[in-house]
Amino acid sequence: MDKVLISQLSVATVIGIYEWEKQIHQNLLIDLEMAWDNRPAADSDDYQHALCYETVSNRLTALITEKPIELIETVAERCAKCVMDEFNVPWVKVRVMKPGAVPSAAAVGVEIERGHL
Ligand SMILES: Nc1nc2c(c(=O)[nH]1)N=C([C@H](O)[C@@H](O)CO)CN2
Repeated sequence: MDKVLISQLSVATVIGIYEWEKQIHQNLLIDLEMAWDNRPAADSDDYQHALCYETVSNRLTALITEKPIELIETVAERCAKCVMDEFNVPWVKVRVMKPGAVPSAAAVGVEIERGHL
């Protein structure tokens, strides 16, 4: 299975369940693995056939920052739905990490897989 990858997409946004968290921006780090047949793009060397990681990154950043969110689970689910619905990705793995949320941990996070191969 071919994939297009995005690693540690950094998104500053209003995220969290506590009142103080709703007053600040915090950084999320997002990893995506998106199933995609890369052969048509490689064979033709034509961007039209590629799943553009830049376009996906910009779209997900806009989606996540458009309004406050409480749970990182919600972020992961919205990212997965977006890449499947808007970019025709048949399967996606999304990991959302929240560095600094637990001071004694480097980061905490969630990971989901959606769709079928
Ligand atoms: N499973 C989750 N647990 C927690 C979340 C979350 O989004 N998913 N969020 C918080 C708080 O917002 C926390 O990050 C504040 O430090 C607590 N647990």
